[in-house]
Amino acid sequence: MPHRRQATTPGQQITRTLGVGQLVAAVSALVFAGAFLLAYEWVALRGALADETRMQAAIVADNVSASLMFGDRQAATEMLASLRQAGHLRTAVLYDRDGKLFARYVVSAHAAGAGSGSAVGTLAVTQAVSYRGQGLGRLELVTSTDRIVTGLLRYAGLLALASLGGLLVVAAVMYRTRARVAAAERELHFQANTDAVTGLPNRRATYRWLEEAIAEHRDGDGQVAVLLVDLDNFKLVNDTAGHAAGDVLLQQVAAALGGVVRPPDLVGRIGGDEFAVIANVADAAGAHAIGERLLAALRTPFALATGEVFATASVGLCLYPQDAPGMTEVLSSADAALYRAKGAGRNRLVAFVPEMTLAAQRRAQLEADLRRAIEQEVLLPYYQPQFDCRTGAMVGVEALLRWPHPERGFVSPAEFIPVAEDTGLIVELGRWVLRRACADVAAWDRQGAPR
Ligand SMILES: Nc1nc2c(ncn2[C@@H]2O[C@H](COP(=O)(O)OP(=O)(O)OP(=O)(O)O)[C@@H](O)[C@H]2O)c(=O)[nH]1
Repeated sequence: MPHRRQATTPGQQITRTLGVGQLVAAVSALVFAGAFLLAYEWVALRGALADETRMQAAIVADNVSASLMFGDRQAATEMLASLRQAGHLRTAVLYDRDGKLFARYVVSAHAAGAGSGSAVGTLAVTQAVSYRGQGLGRLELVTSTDRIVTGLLRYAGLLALASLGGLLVVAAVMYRTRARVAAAERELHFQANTDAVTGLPNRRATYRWLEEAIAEHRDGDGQVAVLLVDLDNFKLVNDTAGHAAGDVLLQQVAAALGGVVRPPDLVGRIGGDEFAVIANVADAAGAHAIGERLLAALRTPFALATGEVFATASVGLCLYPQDAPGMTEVLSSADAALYRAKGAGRNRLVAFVPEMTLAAQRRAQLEADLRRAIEQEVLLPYYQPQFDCRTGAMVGVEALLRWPHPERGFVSPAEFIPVAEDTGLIVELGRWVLRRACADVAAWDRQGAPR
């Protein structure tokens, strides 16, 4: 399906934007959940380490109270050294009641400088040392949180890996889903814009193309030529060779017309046996040349299963902006020219001239009035008796339809019957006349009229 500007359909663009949005939302949700989990773990593990260190400090404080009381630094240092079993301990420092350093045990040089209070990477716990309620000093334990940090980093790494894996799976599923949705959309777009019989752009796509061509020519040079091509007596092909053969003919006509124009000019099927050609031309002469080429392309016979057929066409031409100021006008004017081509005997090209507008308006008015007249039953049957020449007896009557128009007086059947035929109103009209004639005959019968 040709299209002037968009490479993708609006639906495809929305799907793509939605896909990117969903992926960003999923990544954000994962990052947020991961950060929350890590923060929660950090607080919980650090709290557990603080509790454990406080317990160890309480035990050691009990054990070193005697050493502190008797000034035995050696024993106190050994007691503190027993804390080496606690893998996370950095330093243990014992102060006497005056706050002077009494004994100290350092596990690693790295943590030796850590003082009281907690910093990132360490955690400090202070425990009073007393004997029977009498304060002897205080014990300060500094433990490392490195192990927690290492654990959390490993946890974060695993979390990131799992999230990445999950995201890849989600992205793959989304990609496949999007590809399927995009394919379905393309198919829908194709079906919505393509004529199923000929594969040409349908009426909707053709009109959109025309709209865009007009928009592009609004301020530019040149003209947009609209040529409405309507096959002549196509109904006959359907009626004689069958509907399927009619379809084949439509396909062959579509190919023949397509051979006349080149992109960006377009051929579309806008109705049963009606095609539209939209072409960029320099002037009216260029448009006429295309019209003549279209007629010439249909001059060769088309091969159907039932034999060869000729398919002439009538062509109505209108130019934008030369003949009409907008899309609606250019279409109705081309239609008026086509109508004139049909009326003038078919198999010809007729270009729009302004007088046709008036005629088309008159015809449209006549059609509207005729519809109303049928609805309101204002048409009158006139009965013309028929006599047997030999006997002079009346043998029947001929029903003739007359239309007394409220403003125009009697409208000639020569004027309104073709309109009724073209619009299909003739069927309704025929039924009404038959009903009315039967009713009148029955009434005459009841009144004793001769048979
Ligand atoms: N085979 C086929 N026939 C179609 C299709 N669509 C519409 N038609 C027929 O096309 C015919 C169009 O008839 P008209 O254009 O009114 O009449 P026409 O016989 O071409 O007469 P003029 O246009 O006045 O020359 C009708 O009989 C429709 O039933 C289609 O897709 N396939």
